[in-house]
Amino acid sequence: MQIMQAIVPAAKILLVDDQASSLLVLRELLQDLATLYFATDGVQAIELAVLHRPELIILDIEMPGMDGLTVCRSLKSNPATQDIAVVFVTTHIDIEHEIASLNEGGIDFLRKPLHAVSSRMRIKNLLDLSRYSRQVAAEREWLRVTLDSIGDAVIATDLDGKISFMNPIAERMTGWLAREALFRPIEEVMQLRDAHSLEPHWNPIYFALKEQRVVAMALNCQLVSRTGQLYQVEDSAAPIIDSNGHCLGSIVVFHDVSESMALALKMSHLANHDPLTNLPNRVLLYDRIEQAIKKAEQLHHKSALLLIDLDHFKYVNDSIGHNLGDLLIKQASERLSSICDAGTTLARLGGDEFVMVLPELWSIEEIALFSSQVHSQFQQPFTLDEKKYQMTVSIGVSIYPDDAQTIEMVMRHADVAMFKAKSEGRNRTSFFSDELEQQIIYRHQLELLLRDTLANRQLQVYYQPKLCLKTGKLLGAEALARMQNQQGQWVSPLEFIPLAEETGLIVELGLQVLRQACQECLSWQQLGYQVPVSVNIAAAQFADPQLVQQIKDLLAELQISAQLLELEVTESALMLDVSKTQSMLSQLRASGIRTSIDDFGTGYSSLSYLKKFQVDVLKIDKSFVQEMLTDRGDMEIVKAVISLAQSMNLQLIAEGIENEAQKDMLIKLGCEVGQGYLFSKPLSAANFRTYVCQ
Ligand SMILES: Nc1nc2c(ncn2[C@@H]2O[C@H](COP(=O)(O)O[C@H]3[C@@H](O)[C@H](n4cnc5c(=O)[nH]c(N)nc54)O[C@@H]3COP(=O)(O)O)[C@@H](O)[C@H]2O)c(=O)[nH]1
Repeated sequence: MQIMQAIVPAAKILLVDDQASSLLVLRELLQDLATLYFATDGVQAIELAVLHRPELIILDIEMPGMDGLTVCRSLKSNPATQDIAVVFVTTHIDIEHEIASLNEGGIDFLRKPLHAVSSRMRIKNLLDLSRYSRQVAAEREWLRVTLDSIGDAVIATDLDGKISFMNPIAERMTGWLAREALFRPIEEVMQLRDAHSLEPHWNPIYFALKEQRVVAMALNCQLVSRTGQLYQVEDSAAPIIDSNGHCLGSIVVFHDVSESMALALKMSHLANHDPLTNLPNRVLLYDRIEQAIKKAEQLHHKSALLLIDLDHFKYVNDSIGHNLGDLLIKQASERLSSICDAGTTLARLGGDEFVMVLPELWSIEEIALFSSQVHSQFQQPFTLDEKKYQMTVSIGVSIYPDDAQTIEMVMRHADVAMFKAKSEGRNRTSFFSDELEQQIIYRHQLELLLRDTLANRQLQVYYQPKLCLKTGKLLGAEALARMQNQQGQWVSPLEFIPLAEETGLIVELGLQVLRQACQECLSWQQLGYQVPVSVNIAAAQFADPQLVQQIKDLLAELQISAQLLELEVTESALMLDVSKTQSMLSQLRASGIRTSIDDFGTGYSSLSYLKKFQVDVLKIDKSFVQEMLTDRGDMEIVKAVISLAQSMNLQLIAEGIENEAQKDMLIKLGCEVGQGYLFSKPLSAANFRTYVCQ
């Protein structure tokens, strides 16, 4: 490295002599070497010395008033002038005089009469010497200021590692003043340790000195200051090699990276964690699964992945609002965390999906036990805004290496198993199998078909007649959605309706059925028949506050009487948010639209709720009707529903009547309206029009 030359100004010499002739001689000798100043007595000499700070003063000893020795003493006692080199001029030649003048701080002396050549040469040499030492001093100062100005801490040592220099930042970080630290071993002043193990660390200068090369400090190094303060530091040490290749010592440069490390840690935490629950996110989860797989591979055991999904969270979230929904997710995450030990990873994938990775498993029973602990965490209701919400979870389990060999497969197969748990009624745990994977592929294709069908308005609506059981008179029709695949084959509503509910497509599907059914009802009216149409309304549609207005708008647009529309709602849909449903039902009722409870008997069937909801019709579920002649229990349920409807003054419809015996029994028990294959299967719009006109 080339150090910039420090700039040294032109030399100045002060000539002091009471004899003008001596001053003239000196001027002749020296005027081309420096800028000259002249004084003829001691007082003036001191004043000019202070004013001009010459490099050299040529001072006559024998002067009237203040002699040269006194002037020199005075100059040496003043810090402003003490560094000025003084050369005495004297007529004396004895050694005592010489010693006395050198004692006062003079660096040389010239004898009068002055010998021109030797005096000039001596003064020139002294000037060069002074210029050189000023140059060295200026360079030292420049180096000191430069090292002090460096934003990093700098410590230099000798060959034994003893401190020879410290800049102010090194002083601040170590807690040692440079003058206290001087000559102390570096490890005493710069105490380093490993941030994780807290074990002392070798100072890198020793490696730099030993190996004669630049050495970087190990990562995770901490500096412990004299007062115990900790700094995360990054540094490097280098030997100091002179131009002859000799090592003079070493230098270590270091800086505090605590803040940037903390920031980096925070950034890495944010990148790897879910902000709502602070649980690992998908990125970190994949890393943990990878580790679990590796470990299982090495130790020949199994690892399990549990995909946990809150049941019906979407409905709850839509009806309570996203803030409370978030709170619910947080509470759920806390309950799940409470059963995880240090080895178990609990992550949130987003929405209402959590994943648990159990890295060390020896038997399937362990998973069963663990999953039942998960379910039991949801036995107690969640309290949100002082209301209680009962939640359940569905769990899909995939096991490495039994079910899957890669991270993606483990995840995908847990998803398949979770889907199975959902489709089997939720609130349960399912394990993966190949057959399940085929189901999931089919489900995916079905979802695409359903989306296309809705987007292209290709959904069809069939109508099943509702009749008076005694007279056979047509009293109404139930609208039922129908969908065909690309090959023109019918897809059962038992497949696509649950899928529509899970994906949220049921809202659009429901609206399309409602519009088609009302348009068809209008066409029957135009043919001269007033046939009420009933339409199934799914739970998700009830969660939409716009529903009532949308229905009213549709009736107004088509100019259909509200009495011609009936809405069929299942018990479970009514129960999702009781007070909201209650208010929607009363608004619908107030506008003349009739409502019925579909599949009655299969759900809560609570008398108090029936009173609250104020519906018009109860539909006895076909499962009871179909078995009532062979199953005493089903017969009792049918009887109970009929007497409940009668006592509450509700209309009754029995569904799924397939034979005369069932019809006769229903009439005998007091149920007068019904539908079923005995009378007619659901008919296309065109066929139903023909049916109406018969
Ligand atoms: N939210 C909506 N749900 C709908 C809509 N369209 C249908 N669905 C629901 O899908 C489930 C299956 O419906 P589907 O296959 O249409 O079956 C209906 C009838 O075909 C069937 N039925 C009628 N009579 C008989 C019979 O004598 N025997 C027999 N085995 N089945 C019969 O019952 C279904 C009608 O059920 P329900 O609605 O409970 O009255 C079904 O749950 C539909 O509700 C839609 O547009 N929206």
